[in-house]
Amino acid sequence: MGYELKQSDILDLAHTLDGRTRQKGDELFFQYCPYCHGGQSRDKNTFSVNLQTGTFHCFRSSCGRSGHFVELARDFGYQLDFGENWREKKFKRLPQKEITVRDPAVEWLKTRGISEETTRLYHITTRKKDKSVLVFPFYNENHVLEFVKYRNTDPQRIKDHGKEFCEKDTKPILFGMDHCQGFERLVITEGQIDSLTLAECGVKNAVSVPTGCKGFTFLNYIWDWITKFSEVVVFGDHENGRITLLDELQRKLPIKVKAVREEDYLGEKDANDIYQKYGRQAILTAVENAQVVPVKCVKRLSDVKSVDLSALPKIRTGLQELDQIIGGFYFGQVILLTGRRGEGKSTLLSQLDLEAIDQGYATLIYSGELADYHVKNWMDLQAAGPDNIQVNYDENNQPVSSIPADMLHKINEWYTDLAYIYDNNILNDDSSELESLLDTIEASIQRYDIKLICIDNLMTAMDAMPGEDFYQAQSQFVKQLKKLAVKYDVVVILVAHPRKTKEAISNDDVSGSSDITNRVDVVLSYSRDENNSGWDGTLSVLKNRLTGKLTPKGQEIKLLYSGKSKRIRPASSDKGKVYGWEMKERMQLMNLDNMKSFHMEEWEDLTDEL
Ligand SMILES: Nc1ncnc2c1ncn2[C@@H]1O[C@H](COP(=O)(O)OP(=O)(O)OP(=O)(O)O)[C@@H](O)[C@H]1O
Repeated sequence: MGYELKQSDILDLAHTLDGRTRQKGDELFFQYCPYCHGGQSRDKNTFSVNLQTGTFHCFRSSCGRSGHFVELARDFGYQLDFGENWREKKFKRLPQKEITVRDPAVEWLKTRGISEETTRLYHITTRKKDKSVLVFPFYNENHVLEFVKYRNTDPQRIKDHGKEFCEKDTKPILFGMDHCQGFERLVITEGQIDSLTLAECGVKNAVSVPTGCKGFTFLNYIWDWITKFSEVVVFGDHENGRITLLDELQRKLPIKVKAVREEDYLGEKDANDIYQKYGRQAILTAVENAQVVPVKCVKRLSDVKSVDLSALPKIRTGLQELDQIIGGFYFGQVILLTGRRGEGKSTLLSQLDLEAIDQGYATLIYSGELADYHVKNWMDLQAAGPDNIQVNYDENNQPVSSIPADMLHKINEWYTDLAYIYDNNILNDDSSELESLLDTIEASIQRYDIKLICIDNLMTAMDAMPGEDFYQAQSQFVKQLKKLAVKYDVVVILVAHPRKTKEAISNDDVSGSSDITNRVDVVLSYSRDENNSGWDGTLSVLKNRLTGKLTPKGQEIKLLYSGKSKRIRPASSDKGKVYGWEMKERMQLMNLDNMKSFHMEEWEDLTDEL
């Protein structure tokens, strides 16, 4: 196994060598070239490593060293993981003697709100010969000094040499490990001042990463220790709307990772800023409020709004017995309507569409078989009802239903903004039409506020479609319909044929992919019943996802069919349906009558007075 380039290795090596780096795009510039050290004139920023490709180059013409990061690592004794055990890497052994805490360190940290007590507890000091350089010793859980980080406090030095650098060839671990007790919660910050701030505030087990927000090799060296914790709270820097360290730690650690909530940063960048501006309680609250970073697409069940299922909005079917069993068509549901050829599925579908219109819902019909004027004619007849239909006889002496023009006009006006039809009479055997059908449905939902989509009948059209993945296409189509239904809170009724032509139909008899009935919420089966004198057709509920109630065998819903109006109504009720357009007309007439009687009374009163 070869070496796989890791940005964290480049950053780690840079810190080990010198620590003063600058990043421009993907190029990481070292302050001095590790090969030529900037030559006699100490040229700066002539050496860079590309963080994406790993190539390095010194731009000083007299040096001009170039190559790959792997070579750089080899030349400077930085061990890379080539597949062999990384634990074999050799680090510098640091002197394990007591550290003298120097006053300038105490004083400087006080300016950041860190008390002398905390500074001494964590053995923060300055360099012996240069008091402007702070020294942060990193001890492991066994109190062994393994890593040292330096921080320039003099502004000029920061400008010339950068802010932080590390002791060469030391093992990167977390700062503050030696103060951790137990393995309940570990709070990780990006900088030592931040973890000291947390310690100052009394937050237990507060640590900081060794080489900034991009170096994660330290995890290799403390893996067994860190994975013992039950949870990690990431209190990184809040930069550009993100919390540093979070993504990487979340990806790498196999334990629960929480993050400080954005709002608990109170508009500040890091823990020390929060502490200096808002005090101890703000820090404690931030840590306590830390939340598990939500897994995409998963939410708490308790966050889901409780709904009264009986009060959920739905479209009533107009068939009372059916509504009693399935509750009506709930928004978000896909209803499959099956039945043998020519039994009356389209007729029933048209009426269900009309019922939705009557309840004020906009509907879209897709008919793959019937011409648009047929769909319209059937729906108009159903809307008009038997009492408003004239029957004439054609040349074969067959009855032909027709609606008087003024009534037709009223019906048209009534459903103008509520009834839409897909403008395609014959479905081509071209799969792109399926896509366009879905797109058209979606656009119609958005533009016309469609709440019911009736698809009649896709299966027949798809039967004719060539291609091996025919079943998969059907299944995918139904899946997409269900997605649309849920996304837009609409109802879809899909007509499908059964495989059987005789005997009773069950869910498994719906032709096409077996997935279809799995994907839908309700399966209805309609069949004519011509041999029976009491009714003309029956409707069975074969699947009902919401409540599970079905029509028991032999207790199917009995329906009457009128050839004159194409209406289908319950055999149990003799009331004829009056749709909105006619209701409106009746109301107007009633109002007119009321008005007339009012005028009469008023007239009589007036005559009395006169
Ligand atoms: N009992 C009945 N119920 C419903 N429609 C009936 C009944 N008896 C006769 N019809 C009439 O039968 C004809 C065929 O019905 P429809 O087209 O609705 O059936 P379908 O099941 O959709 O047919 P296909 O399987 O070909 O799509 C229509 O003119 C319809 O009005």
